[in-house]
Amino acid sequence: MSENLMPHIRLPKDLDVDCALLPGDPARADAVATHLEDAELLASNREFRSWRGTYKGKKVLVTSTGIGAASCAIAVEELIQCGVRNLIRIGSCGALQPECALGDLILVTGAIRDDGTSTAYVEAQYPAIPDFDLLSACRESAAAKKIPYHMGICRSHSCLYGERNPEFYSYWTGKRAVASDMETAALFVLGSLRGVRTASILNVVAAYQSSVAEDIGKYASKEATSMSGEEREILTALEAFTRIQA
Ligand SMILES: O=P(O)(O)O[C@H]1O[C@H](CO)[C@@H](O)[C@H]1O
Ligand SMILES: O=c1cc[nH]c(=O)[nH]1
Repeated sequence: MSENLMPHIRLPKDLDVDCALLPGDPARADAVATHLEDAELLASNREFRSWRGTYKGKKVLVTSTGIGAASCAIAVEELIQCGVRNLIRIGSCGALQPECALGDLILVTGAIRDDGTSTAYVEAQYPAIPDFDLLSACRESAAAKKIPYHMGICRSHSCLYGERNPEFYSYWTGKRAVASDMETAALFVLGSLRGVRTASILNVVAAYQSSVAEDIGKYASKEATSMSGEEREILTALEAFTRIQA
């Protein structure tokens, strides 16, 4: 039996779902499941927790990817082997511009590859970009729901507690990046390399020039504004899947 399951996500190759939401946090996968009909917990191994269910008649999967690009890439590679072809990250991020308020969504148009994983796949010149149609579907969904969103560049890094982070943040603010996360760049690069559609929606949980660790702590304590951003990104991504051609 176990030979038929992926080694990390513990899902079978004949999964029969082509759309997946990718939160970092396993608890966020559980939150997605509350929006699905016939939600079925398929697997929970390490940081990878997966539910399958139906949203407005569309079969969807949610798999948490953990923290960082390395574990995200493992999940994405294995999901692709299971037949998934449309992947939307529903993540959290820090704001790099003052107009990006807590609970607003960032629809990522491209990512700065400051992670280690994506460069292990391909040279840094290779762009980290989402699929145009999937990103457009996310934008239409957010607009239809009147959800506050910003479109722009995200910087994906691999070191949340680095001493030089304030310096890096202000550098990328000066280059007009709007958000900071850890997984989007690797997701986008893998999408292009493997020929699958990817997009990334980020919920602002750390305010511009705030103490990032303190604000992430408030989100972990279920602070209301961050939780409403989480709900917004879940609904935006689910609605986007109902708008795309399979
Ligand atoms: O909330 P998730 O989706 O995990 O995303 C962000 O939160 C984690 C850091 O707190 C990193 O994974 C970062 O990218
Ligand atoms: O600034 C932030 C906030 C959340 N997650 C990140 O990766 N960076």
